[in-house]
Amino acid sequence: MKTNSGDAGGIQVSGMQFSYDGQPPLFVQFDLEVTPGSRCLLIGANGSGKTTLLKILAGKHMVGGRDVVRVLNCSAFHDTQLICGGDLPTSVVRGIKQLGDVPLQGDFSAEHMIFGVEGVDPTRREKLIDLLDIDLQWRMHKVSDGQRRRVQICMGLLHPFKVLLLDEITVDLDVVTRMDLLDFSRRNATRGATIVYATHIFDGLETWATHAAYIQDGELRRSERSRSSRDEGRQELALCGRVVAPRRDQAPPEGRRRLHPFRQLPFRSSRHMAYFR
Ligand SMILES: Nc1ncnc2c1ncn2[C@@H]1O[C@H](COP(=O)(O)OP(=O)(O)OP(=O)(O)O)[C@@H](O)[C@H]1O
Repeated sequence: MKTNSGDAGGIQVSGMQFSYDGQPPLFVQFDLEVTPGSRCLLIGANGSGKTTLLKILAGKHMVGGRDVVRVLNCSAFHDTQLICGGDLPTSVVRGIKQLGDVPLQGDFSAEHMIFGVEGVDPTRREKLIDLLDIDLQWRMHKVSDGQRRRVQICMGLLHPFKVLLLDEITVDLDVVTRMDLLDFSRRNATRGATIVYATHIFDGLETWATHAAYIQDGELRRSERSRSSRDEGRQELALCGRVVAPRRDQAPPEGRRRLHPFRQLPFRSSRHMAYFR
């Protein structure tokens, strides 16, 4: 998943180290390159670090120097125009687990939320409202989690993006809406836009994704380009699983957290492989 030298944009992470306060290192010398125009699946077991990586890419955590985490040729944390400026549109649509949904639960309508976003193309807005089947009269403190999620996703996609970070956005959506949404993200991406999507649900993603990156215990274990056809895409994801699974038994690198004794037993089932059955 290398970026050609001179490419403007994409995502580059090199030699990243990160740990939460008082915790063992989550990432040690982590490298990742996502080429501009890619749609990259971020795959990994619970707790492998997907959400944390997306937060870092979104500039939520300061990591190392200016060159460690680069998004659209800017430092993800230091260059505030990535999030605040209109010239480098980065959109982050996060799942229910981090967002907490508190900002969307007041007594105001979906219309108030959606039409409160300025500088939006009305056609794009209409398309999203229609696609997500949003009733503009919904009161945000009375709707279901899935309905609240729809409004949240709509707001995240109102503006065109060059980088879109998706974290399990589809958990509350029905399958048809999920596919429509992924199709929207592909069709309405500006030229060269990069999408990173962390998910555990692979159905329908074989042809959507152009790349897959597998994280295990805070390390990038496999990064693959997908083929264009559906069957080849499946094989690619399966290959990704086969390659990373045997590494489960390898000793962790120096400085990494110690495995719990149970995790070293030979008969322990592999949650990682379960994704590819
Ligand atoms: N705010 C925090 N403080 C301390 N540790 C954290 C914090 N957030 C996450 N962690 C830990 O970091 C590790 C990675 O968490 P993360 O949420 O990035 O994993 P994930 O791959 O997104 O998991 P899941 O698939 O369950 O969403 C976990 O062990 C988690 O307990």
